[in-house]
Amino acid sequence: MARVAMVEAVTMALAWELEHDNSVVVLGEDVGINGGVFRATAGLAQRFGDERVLDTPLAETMIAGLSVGMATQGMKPVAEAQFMGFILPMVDHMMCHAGRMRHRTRGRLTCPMVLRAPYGGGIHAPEHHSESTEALFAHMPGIRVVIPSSPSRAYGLLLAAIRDPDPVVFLEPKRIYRLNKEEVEDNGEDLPLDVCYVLRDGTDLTLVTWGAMVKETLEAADKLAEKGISAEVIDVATISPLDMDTIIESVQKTGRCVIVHEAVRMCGVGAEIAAGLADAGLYHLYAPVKRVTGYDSVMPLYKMEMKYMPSVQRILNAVDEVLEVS
Ligand SMILES: Cc1ncc(C[n+]2csc(CCOP(=O)(O)OP(=O)(O)O)c2C)c(N)n1
Repeated sequence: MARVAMVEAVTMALAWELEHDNSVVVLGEDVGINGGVFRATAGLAQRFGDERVLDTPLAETMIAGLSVGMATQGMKPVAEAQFMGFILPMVDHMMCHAGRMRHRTRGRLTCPMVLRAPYGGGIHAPEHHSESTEALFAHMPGIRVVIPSSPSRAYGLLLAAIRDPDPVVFLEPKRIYRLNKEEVEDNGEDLPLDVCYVLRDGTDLTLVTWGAMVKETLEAADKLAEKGISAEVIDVATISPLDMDTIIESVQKTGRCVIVHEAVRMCGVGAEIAAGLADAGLYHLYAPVKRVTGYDSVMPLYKMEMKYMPSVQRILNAVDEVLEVS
């Protein structure tokens, strides 16, 4: 078993699947010889050759279109967008073709492609390199949106995403690409999609989050534990389709909920979770659901970046508000 960082776990999963499934190809800008902008594909072209690991021109629309074409014809492309800010030209192919291929052809064709992109802030990159626009893809029927929060989950969820017969947008929180290492067994075992992961059991309130924000949320839970407050922590992991059952079950127990995400608040996935709780969990709530999110502004340049991102203190402030109500 190797101790690896999250970005290395991504490479391990890609290598495993390239090795064991001949229909898998990796493609994107500089993913070949160069090994990718964050080195997530390092060594793959050298090991599997340039017919399995393809360097493309700088043309995101083409990368997505090519992937849809390959996926409908029996291959399993894993495409990379260098940063999520450059994913927008791919949206047309994802929404108008990838997401509806199964429906359009009455199940005759599926679109087993994965679109990977590093996303989120906190690495002092310019604005459109730092955004969290996962809600855009969550709004598109027929597409899974998966976000890992640790090396082991990146390995298992990426394997599951590649094996899934439908398109998956796999968003990698780049702030935690190399934050810490974890033992990950390179055994090809995938993890279930479409389920939330309960990271910590608790009884006083539920903290719901995903991606890089799992770090701040667990730190907030530690601080609460020091004061004798027991927080259940849920990592959503698959943003769409959303496993509301796990979240509702937790809130039925705790009666209080704070949702933490890095994306802007307006129409964020937090709003969908809060609406789901209002719909099916309202009678179990002792206090209004609070959201701790990025602000409804363009992602600021790096000087102000950490003011935009939800901090442990902002999470604790929201927790105080939901605990105040008796
Ligand atoms: C639409 C878009 N996709 C990806 C990037 C990320 N990116 C920045 S520089 C670069 C390489 C550009 O290579 P080239 O056109 O050969 O110019 P060079 O800087 O090597 O002279 C890439 C892919 C970008 N800026 N815009």
